[in-house]
Amino acid sequence: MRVHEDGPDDKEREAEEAEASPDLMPLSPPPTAAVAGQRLVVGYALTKKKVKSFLQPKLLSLARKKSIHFVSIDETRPLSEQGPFDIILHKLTDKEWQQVLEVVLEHQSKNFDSIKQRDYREEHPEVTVLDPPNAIQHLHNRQSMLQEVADLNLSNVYGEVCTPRQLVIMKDPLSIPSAVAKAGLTLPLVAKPLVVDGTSKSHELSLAYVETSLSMLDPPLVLQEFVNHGGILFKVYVVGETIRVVRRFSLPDVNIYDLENNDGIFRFPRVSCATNNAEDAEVDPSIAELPPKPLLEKLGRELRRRLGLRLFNFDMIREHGRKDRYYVIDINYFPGYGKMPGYEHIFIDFLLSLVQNKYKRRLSGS
Ligand SMILES: O=P(O)(O)O[C@@H]1[C@@H](OP(=O)(O)O)[C@H](OP(=O)(O)O)[C@H](O)[C@H](OP(=O)(O)O)[C@H]1OP(=O)(O)O
Ligand SMILES: Nc1ncnc2c1ncn2[C@@H]1O[C@H](COP(=O)(O)OP(=O)(O)O)[C@@H](O)[C@H]1O
Ligand SMILES: [Mg+2]
Ligand SMILES: [Mg+2]
Repeated sequence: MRVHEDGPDDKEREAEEAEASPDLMPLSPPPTAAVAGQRLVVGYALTKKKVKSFLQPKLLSLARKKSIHFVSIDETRPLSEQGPFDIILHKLTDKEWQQVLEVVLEHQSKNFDSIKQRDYREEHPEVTVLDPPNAIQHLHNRQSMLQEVADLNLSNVYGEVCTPRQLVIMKDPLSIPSAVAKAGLTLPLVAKPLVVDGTSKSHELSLAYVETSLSMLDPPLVLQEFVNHGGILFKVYVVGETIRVVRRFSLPDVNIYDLENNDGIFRFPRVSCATNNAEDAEVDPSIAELPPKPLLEKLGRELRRRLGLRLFNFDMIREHGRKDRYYVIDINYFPGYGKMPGYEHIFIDFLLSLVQNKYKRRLSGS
């Protein structure tokens, strides 16, 4: 896993592009679809918002140069009548679409035990589905999404990675104060809707300062201990084996004064949005310092393997005053890559590496 902290030098990348053009072929060409002797067709099933933020002109132009074609999938028509696709990129939550993909994956995992399946495989040779619907589903629940981080128990010379202590409340808001006391959670608590389903409502969070205010919350939700972190969070993007980290503004620390002077619930909409980039802001260096590369590499690699996902990001905070204690508080499938510096090159290289690996496997007969 490679961590990039700085954006790529565009001029340098353009020079590389020029080098890869047919008139001036370098001796060791970078991975291209041509290596596998085919053009690469990437079908996508994404929301309009995602198409706009992800399929930006620079990505499309770079893709064209590498013989990669992005084709919109019509989810209302059978997949077998479209494509064929080499890769399917998707982030749709409806059941019908998930079933379509499950059928594709099921056919791929089975032996050729019927003519129908063989025909299907011949029509759809080795389509790579990014990523399996059941693995994505795991991130739609704020309790299950952090389980792998907790199980990982990552602690080494570079630091310790934990999850905040949390409690799930399914119903009955009146029972929350006693449930919190019983679980021994310390206030303030962040209340997050249990299910993340792509709606803005699932990003409406609240901060509860005192126990009595807890019964004003609206289950089902996750109650998570608030961790002071100096108001900066680290967004760690994963694209296959590559990871990149950026800083974002976050919620400010809560102090004793806040705790004594707030008796209600403080509700806030989505915090982590495009407008709160903290890369250029003047921040205390001890707060702004990025987490150590080897720690991010280990965490990214382990999460990728354990979650069975190749396209995701996670939000990480460092406990204020503790140089080496980190908390993962959120994991998102196919996030806003358009906000990740240099995502175009990273993404195209990733798509090409998928084909190259497939090609190598085909050559070795495995
Ligand atoms: O809209 P964007 O580009 O800000 O991306 C959202 C993500 O923002 P980020 O890239 O982490 O800053 C956003 O991340 P956060 O949850 O805000 O940390 C989610 O991934 C969101 O998807 P969903 O609503 O949970 O399905 C993402 O929304 P979709 O684009 O997938 O609808
Ligand atoms: N346990 C926590 N401690 C401190 N701040 C938190 C905690 N959980 C969330 N936050 C703040 O709330 C924001 C949104 O929470 P998050 O879990 O990332 O939800 P979303 O999926 O809506 O982004 C975070 O980016 C961070 O600023
Ligand atoms: Mg988040
Ligand atoms: Mg999220």
